Amino acid sequence: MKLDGFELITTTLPLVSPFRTSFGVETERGVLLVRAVTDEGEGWGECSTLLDPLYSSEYLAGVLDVLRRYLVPALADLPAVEAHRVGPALARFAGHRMAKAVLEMAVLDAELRHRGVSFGRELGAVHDSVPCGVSVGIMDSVPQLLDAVAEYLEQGYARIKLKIEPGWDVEPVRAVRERFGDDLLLQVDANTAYTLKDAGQLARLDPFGLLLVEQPLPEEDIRGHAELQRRIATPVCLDESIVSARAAADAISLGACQVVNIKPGRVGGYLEARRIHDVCAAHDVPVWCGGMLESGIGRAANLALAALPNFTLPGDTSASSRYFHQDLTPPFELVDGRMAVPTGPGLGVEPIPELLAGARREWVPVRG
Ligand SMILES: CSCC[C@@H](NC(=O)CCC(=O)O)C(=O)O
Ligand SMILES: [Mg+2]
Repeated sequence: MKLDGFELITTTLPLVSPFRTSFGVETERGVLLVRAVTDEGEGWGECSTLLDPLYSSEYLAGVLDVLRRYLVPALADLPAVEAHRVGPALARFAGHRMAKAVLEMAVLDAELRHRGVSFGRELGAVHDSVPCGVSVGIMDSVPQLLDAVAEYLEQGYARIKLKIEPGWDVEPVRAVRERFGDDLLLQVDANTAYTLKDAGQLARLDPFGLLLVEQPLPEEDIRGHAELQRRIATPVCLDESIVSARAAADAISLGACQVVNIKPGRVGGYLEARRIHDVCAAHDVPVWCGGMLESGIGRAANLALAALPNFTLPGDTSASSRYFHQDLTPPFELVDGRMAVPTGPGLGVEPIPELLAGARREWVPVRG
């Protein structure tokens, strides 16, 4: 099989409701799908990056630039269309993990479709379905939050994650706990909004039996997270900080986290995501699969990853309807709080062609 090039497909999906985090409000998802074209078939990838460099330093226009000028041409001499060769071929370029991840994902899908092997089978899935959690944004009021949580619980979600920031933390958590009881699986995500000076405020979350507090401090403050963990009872989970298996090993050995949120795009791809899973398992650190408002393409791959044995906490892979009026693939739907892991070759799903009719398409050959 020979790699001819990649089609970069960008489109926009409006969100069913604004999604507010400590770093901004998302009202639409700028989607970048990448179609790997080989002489014997194709494969699909979805890039995690947001439109703007707010969650991480990557952003959509920058990814398009680095793909067309550096990363795609660097695959010209790939000896075979095999995903494990993509990372090493791109290693000489610093950073740009989400851009690298989408190429590896598309090549992996092409390779697996050709071999007739599913993502789940290739990655080492041990479950046919996974429990689904849901991420709930910062709201205008506590009553509005409680209504949203009630609706998600009615839909069957197995776990609630609340976005928090200074000024919106203890009060919403207390209200949710009081309204829905102590058995609700509940966690929070600060997206780096606090500093170590806020340790006292974060310790006020301890009485509410949270599963974890996700990324309370800035991405690079590993020592700060270790000190914070010494001052609060709630387990610290890292997201933005964990950019590789090495970063996971360092954070765990420094006591900076007791749980890890794995996002394949953030770490450079599904193969590194599996390595992080393995490192965490070796340290008895549970992991769960995070989300980046993916379309069904990314959801399919994340469900496969979330079925690996050390993904013991519900992740953020929710139903398509959580974010989109219409997904780019047939919708992913919750059944009794769970979703099935796709079983077809590769991702097991493809975009619905007519839904990409208005998309911007750019062909980037591997050989100029
Ligand atoms: C636009 S916010 C994206 C990053 C955020 N993701 C979520 O909260 C889950 C989003 C999803 O359900 O896909 C996180 O920091 O974990
Ligand atoms: Mg997070």
